[in-house]
Amino acid sequence: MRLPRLQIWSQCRHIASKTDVTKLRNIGIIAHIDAGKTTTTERMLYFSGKTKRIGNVDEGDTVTDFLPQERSRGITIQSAAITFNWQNSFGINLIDTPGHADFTFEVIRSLKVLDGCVTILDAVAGVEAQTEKVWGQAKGIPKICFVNKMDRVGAGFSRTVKELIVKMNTRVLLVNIPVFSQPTSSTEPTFEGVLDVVNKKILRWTPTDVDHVNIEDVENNSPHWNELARLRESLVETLSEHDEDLVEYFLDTANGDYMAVPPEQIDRSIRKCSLANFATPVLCGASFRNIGVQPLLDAVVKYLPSPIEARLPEFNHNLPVEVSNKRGVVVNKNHNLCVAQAFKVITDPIRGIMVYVRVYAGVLNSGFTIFNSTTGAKFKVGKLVVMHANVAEEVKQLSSGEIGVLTGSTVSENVRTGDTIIAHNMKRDGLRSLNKEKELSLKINSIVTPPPVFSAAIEPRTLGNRRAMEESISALIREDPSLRVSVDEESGQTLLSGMGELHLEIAKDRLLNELNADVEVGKVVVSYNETLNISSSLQKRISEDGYHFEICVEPLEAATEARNENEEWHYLSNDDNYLVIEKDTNRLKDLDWPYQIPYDSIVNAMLSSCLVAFQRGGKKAHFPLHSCVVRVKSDWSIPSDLTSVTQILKISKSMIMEALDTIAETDYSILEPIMNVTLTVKQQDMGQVLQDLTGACKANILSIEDEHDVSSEQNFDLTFQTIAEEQYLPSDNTLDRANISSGSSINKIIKALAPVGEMVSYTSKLRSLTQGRGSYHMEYSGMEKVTSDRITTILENY
Ligand SMILES: Nc1nc2c(ncn2[C@@H]2O[C@H](COP(=O)(O)OP(=O)(O)OP(=O)(O)O)[C@@H](O)[C@H]2O)c(=O)[nH]1
Repeated sequence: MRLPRLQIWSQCRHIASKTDVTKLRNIGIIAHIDAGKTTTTERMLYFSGKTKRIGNVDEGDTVTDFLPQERSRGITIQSAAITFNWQNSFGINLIDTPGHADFTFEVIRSLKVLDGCVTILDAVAGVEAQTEKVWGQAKGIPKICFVNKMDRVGAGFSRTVKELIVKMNTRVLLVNIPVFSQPTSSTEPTFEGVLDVVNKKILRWTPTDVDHVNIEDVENNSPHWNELARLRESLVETLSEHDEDLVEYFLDTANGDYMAVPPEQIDRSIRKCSLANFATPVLCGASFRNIGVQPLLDAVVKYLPSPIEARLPEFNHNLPVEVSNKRGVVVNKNHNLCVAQAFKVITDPIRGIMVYVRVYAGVLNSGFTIFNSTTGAKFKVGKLVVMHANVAEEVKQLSSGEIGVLTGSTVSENVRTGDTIIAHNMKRDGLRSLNKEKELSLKINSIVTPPPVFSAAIEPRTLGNRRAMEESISALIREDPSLRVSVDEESGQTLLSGMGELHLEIAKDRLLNELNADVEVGKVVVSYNETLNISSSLQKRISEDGYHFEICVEPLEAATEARNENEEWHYLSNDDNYLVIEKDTNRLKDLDWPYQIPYDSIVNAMLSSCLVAFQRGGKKAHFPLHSCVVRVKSDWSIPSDLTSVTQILKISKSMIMEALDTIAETDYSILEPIMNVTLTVKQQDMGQVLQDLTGACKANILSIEDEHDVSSEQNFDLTFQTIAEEQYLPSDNTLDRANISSGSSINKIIKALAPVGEMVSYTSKLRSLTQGRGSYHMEYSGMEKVTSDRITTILENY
């Protein structure tokens, strides 16, 4: 049977489900690097009719990896959002996320606005380190798993599913399992399709015609009947643990016959279990061979939530939230209130700054005045577009649940990643009709950026180029807030910091080749920090205007231990610094605040002072301060005629600096980033690798395990070990072949903690230690004080 591709590109207009939010799916594709996310996305676009030809990662011509750096390196660097239709009635907004740990921030910000995820697993590698990480980050979001690369020798569907259960602590619902061709005396079995457990069918794809799928019913005389019966029994039993309706149907209508439960009933039940995060539907395929992608798309619309079934973001106010099929999400019972969040900013060479937003409630209209409740900026929005990777389609409005893009000159200075946007649904300039205290100050909790671990100095080639350099760096940071820039006050040197070597390498590439900045970029060095061992002495001040307050600076540890409910903690930056305000019990309630300067503005001024003072750095080597707290006490007797926030900023900044100066150099410590490293190496290379890790890399080895051995899984939950043992799984025949042909060359997984400074250029080191057979993955674990014997070496090399 030739499966129809649903529409062709030119007909494929913006979301099919304009009026029906229940037919909308906002999903992300997440996984470890190289699992096949982009390859799968490319097939989804083709089979949905969105594209006319299939692009390939290895040829650098996929739709979603459109940056030159992505195409040349064959990896995803930034999340790409694309909109397409499925089954003629469902609209899918899909975000293909990067797998490399250096781009974790891209994944985090995408997950903020997604309602469901497709997790791609490599059937040979199993559940890999970054998959575990992103799975954790996607906690609470319903997920489907796709066991990809079933065509590869060594693929193990059941082994991978078992790992999934134990490592992710989830029950599984096997929607389909792999089907192989019958081996002959001269041919090995090859992966050719799937056994659809729900619909009791076998689907076989035709290698020579990607659109052609052979579909046959599994009858009770079929060789697959017994297998299907066991799988159905297992599926219905798992579903029954959560779904009372299914139990009732199974006993009363199906008369206890697992094969008699109709597919619609099972689908409904899988959806229920998936939305409740009770279990994960699992499918398989080989995207590269175009196998299994259409059933995966069916599963996306059948088993993942619509925006009104998805979890809602956390708001700063506790307002009533209602959902309806017609209006989507309604906040504060106000049908005219639109609430959206910006989650990504890009600079397009033709369209300029583009801000991706997810509309949670109401309708966002082009040309309307909107309010950024995070920054207080009010501005008129330009055109709204929906993106099809790098192709834009203009739309008049974006409704509750939709993802789209704000364009126009006003957005560049007024919206950043993470900001909340408020608008009136109906009136072009209707902000004044919204409630000031509750609606206009409504904020969705922002996206926290992880700390940078590497930096590189950037210098303009000529002095006259400094301004252009600064503009290029701001453009880069606007797009990627996980990059940071700082200027050393003494030397005037500009430092660009990022999440890893690759992250900075890509930033440098973009700076030089995309933004044409005429700059020189220095070598990549570790982003060290400093912290305090003791608290500063107390600074007391009464300003010229009579504003009185006290300040001291403390190590975070001490402040956390002494924390009490009369303190207001404000998170300052990804360096784990805080501003703590001791609340005067007599302080007037916000609503009765009698002063001209609002309380929030005072706090913001103080936050800015803290940032500047902490960035100036410690006394050991001027590294920025980390894990520090500025504690403020005030009687809030502000002169009623005081209107200047700048005055407050100036005083608080000088007081924090003075407080820091009271601490002796010996009471500052240097902190270094420590990385969680996971290595996959062959048994024969393990000795050399371990020697290097514990010697040159100063690593602390946490565990050594056989790959795919889940029995020693560190965080294992006994319940899920038992579930994994009891789960019916078919035998892995390609795995058997792989074991026979490759003997006993089992991979070992080494987990270790290592200072990032010792892991610089580790990719090439590991390549030479293992003759290219090893791989590793590393992510930020935390900051640690540097031991005194290493301080001299660090300072010498810096
Ligand atoms: N044999 C086989 N190879 C595949 C399959 N799917 C993907 N690949 C290959 O795996 C490699 C990685 O594929 P990608 O689609 O770039 O993987 P990714 O997860 O998007 O990678 P990042 O975004 O960089 O993390 C490419 O060489 C693909 O051709 C498959 O089903 N079978």
